Amino acid sequence: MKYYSLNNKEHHSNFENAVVRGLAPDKGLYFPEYIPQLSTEFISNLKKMDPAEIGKHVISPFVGNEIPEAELQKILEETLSFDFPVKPIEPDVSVLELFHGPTLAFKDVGARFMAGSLGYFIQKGNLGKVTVLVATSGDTGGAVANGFLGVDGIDVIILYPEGKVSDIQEKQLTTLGQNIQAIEVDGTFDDCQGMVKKAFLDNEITDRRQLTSANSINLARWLPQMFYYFLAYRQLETNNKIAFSVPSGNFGNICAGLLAKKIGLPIDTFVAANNANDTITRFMESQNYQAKQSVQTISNAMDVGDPSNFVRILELFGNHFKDLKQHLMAMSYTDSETNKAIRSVYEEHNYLMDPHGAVGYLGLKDFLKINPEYSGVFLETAHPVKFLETVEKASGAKVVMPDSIAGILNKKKKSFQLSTYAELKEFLLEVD
Ligand SMILES: N[C@@H](CCOP(=O)(O)O)C(=O)O
Repeated sequence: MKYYSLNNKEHHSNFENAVVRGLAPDKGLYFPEYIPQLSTEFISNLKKMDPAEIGKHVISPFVGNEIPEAELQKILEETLSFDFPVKPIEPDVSVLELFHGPTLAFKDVGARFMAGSLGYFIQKGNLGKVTVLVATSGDTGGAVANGFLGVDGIDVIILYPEGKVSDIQEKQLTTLGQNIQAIEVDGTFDDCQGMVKKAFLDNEITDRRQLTSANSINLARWLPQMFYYFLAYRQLETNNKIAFSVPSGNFGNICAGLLAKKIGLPIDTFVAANNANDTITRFMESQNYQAKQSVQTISNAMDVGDPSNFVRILELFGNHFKDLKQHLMAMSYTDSETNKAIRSVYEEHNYLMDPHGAVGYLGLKDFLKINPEYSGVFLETAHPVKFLETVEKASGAKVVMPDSIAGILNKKKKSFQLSTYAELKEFLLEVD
């Protein structure tokens, strides 16, 4: 498989180079040259296979022979070593829990897969030290910190918006030490993401450091997110058409779901469930893409005003809006609607959703109102404990603290603070 840059289709790369670089030299996102097709036999055998085996079938056409089979198997076993249960909530409404990994958020899958792949490429190619530069609005940071902790040859620098992530999210990305450094930016997630992308184009920095990204702009973070949909699909018992409602911020997860559909998974429709950061909801109504500065909400991991992966979604549909509209619906919800949903689902079904899952639930319910012939799954992308105060206040319930989190609560936060790109540049040039 080769990949091209979405800014210049003449620029091609193999998987390894795309993962090691993160972005194409022209700042474009990498996109596969063709969409592989899985056999119907594979789809009908999903129930019989273990997660790593499924992962191998799904990812192999994208990796080709660039990672040897035994190594890929090992990476996938480590990546998919926890559960991905689908639980019924109401008739035709189920939840896919993606928070059973080490940092209690769906990002663990991509972060672990990328850490394994990049670690392999560095070792094999004797590449020297690589700096992973990553922006987070909440969950990516913790997952990347955990996934890359202690990986040889890799330094990780995480930028996050000051005061705009939850306490537990902040602890997860600021307390590990070793090869992980956190930078608090006086700004929004979009500012952090903008700085990261700018650093990639800054020769003074790239002459000194070999940079890559661990956001879903990196293929090794984006592609493994397809696994969730295969692992969920095999648990569904329905003859109805299927819709997935995906809480969406940077649109990497839903883009991977749409790719899973394109390579052969029989899912009919996707709902992009957004909070007040409604750039894509507005686009789907007007066909006019107008990014706007993100606003702070209780579902902070989705506080993204200019979602990086949407260009990949457009490319998947050949930039044909009509076609895209048949498979993707977008909706936005306020914090007050989100809080109400947390409360009502808890009271009526004794199920505790986090604010992101609640936005996904709302999107699915609205979709089913106009499409009653479907069965739907919404993604619970993070454990409610990561938003302890919000969830307890909205639901009136007590959230049970998982042991894995209790351990980091008393650890001391360590971060650098900055507000401009010039300061980040100075940091990258000086700190080793
Ligand atoms: N929701 C994200 C924002 C970055 O998304 P990514 O998938 O591109 O890493 C977060 O939690 O940081």
